[in-house]
Amino acid sequence: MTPTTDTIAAIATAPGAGGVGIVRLSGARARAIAEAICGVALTPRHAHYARFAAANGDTIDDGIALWFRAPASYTGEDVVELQAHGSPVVLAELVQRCIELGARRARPGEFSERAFLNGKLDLAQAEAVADLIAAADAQAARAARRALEGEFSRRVEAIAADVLAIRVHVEAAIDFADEPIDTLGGAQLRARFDAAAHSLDELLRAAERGRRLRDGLHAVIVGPPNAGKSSLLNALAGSERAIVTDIAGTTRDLLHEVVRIDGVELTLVDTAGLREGGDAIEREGMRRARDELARADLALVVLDARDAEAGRRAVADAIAAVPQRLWIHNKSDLLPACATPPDADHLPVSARTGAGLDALHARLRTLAQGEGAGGEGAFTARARHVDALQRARGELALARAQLDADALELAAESLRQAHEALGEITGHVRADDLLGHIFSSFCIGK
Ligand SMILES: Nc1nc2c(ncn2[C@@H]2O[C@H](COP(=O)(O)OP(=O)(O)OP(=O)(O)O)[C@@H](O)[C@H]2O)c(=O)[nH]1
Ligand SMILES: [K+]
Ligand SMILES: [Mg+2]
Repeated sequence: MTPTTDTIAAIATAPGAGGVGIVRLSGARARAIAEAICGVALTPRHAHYARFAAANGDTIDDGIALWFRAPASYTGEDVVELQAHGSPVVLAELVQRCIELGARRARPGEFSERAFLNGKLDLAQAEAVADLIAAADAQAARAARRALEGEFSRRVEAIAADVLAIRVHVEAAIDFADEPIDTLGGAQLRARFDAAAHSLDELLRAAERGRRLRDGLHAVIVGPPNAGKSSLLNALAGSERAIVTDIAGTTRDLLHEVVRIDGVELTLVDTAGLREGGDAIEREGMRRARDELARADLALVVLDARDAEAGRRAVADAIAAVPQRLWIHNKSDLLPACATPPDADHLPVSARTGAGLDALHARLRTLAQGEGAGGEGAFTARARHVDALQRARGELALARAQLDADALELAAESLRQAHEALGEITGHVRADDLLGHIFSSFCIGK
């Protein structure tokens, strides 16, 4: 790890005017730069009232200077906060003065990146900082706090430790290759495998819920032409977002609409009706619909209740790979009585009269929050975490099969891969382009 010696500066408070604005400095020269601006010697963790001076001695502002001595700071380096009046002009001048005195402008997320590089936060925690800042409601904020406090990381590390222990056991067995594995504690080893796989499954479910808390649920509305997909989008969005006509093939482009259900974000996507044929524009629309389904957490399949079976056949291929689906039997107002028995995954609805929409809302709420989740103990997670956990789970299953086939060296290698995948989450194993990617999405000053 290369030590970061240059000193960075940025406005740490939100853009715009406010009561107080903070310029933050971090690095070896942070204290010297701040002392030059304030004209006083700083004591760690002491609030100094000071006059912030420009190069020509003019006063930029007056305010408070706070020095956090390394390593007891957010970044682990010397950090100084200059608290001034929350004027964008004043704060820009203060940063400029820091630059003149040898600091450079911080990149987005660079303070948190340094906190990570100096071991103050692991990667999942650093990501939770950004999630906390961006949290749209109290539930998401609580979940981000839990990730920030290390709840997620601790569970990842506990499993990584188990996987490592299993690997050590397997590696040891390789050295006694003449002995069958069962004489080398094979039964115990299998029990450990199963326990690790079980923990990993549980964590994967929790992480998937955490990802939804952060990213929301991506629900794609799909179905044959004229089933009422656009009408349903409008009904759920509560406004006439999409064009509705009785002409089959009305919708061509994708239409995204974000709705919130009890704090969970749901992105609804209206798509072109799926059918054979159609003109070039409609075919392009159908291609986009299929692409969008590849990213979907949930397919909201809209069928004309009067001919649900034909609709089902029309979409079967397209939705095959979507993890969850909900069948909406629309136009229930045109049926004499409800022909489809309402169960959790088949809902009679009328986008026109609004019948059945309450039940649909309730079902969407459950799905968006993660089935059987119970908000307790939830933490935010990201798609990259879920991906890494899935890879670890895959390698672990592979290793288990290799063990059963007495292919110990292969099993050891799969276990190594599983361990590495887990390490990517907390950043113990990392690629530098991943770091750049993660921290560049932060705001400046954090
Ligand atoms: N009676 C009745 N008509 C409906 C209902 N929902 C939609 N319709 C009508 O069905 C026709 C098609 O509705 P759209 O919402 O455009 O259907 P779509 O699935 O988006 O159609 P495409 O975009 O062409 O694939 C329109 O005339 C709607 O008014 C409903 O619940 N009951
Ligand atoms: K239509
Ligand atoms: Mg439509």
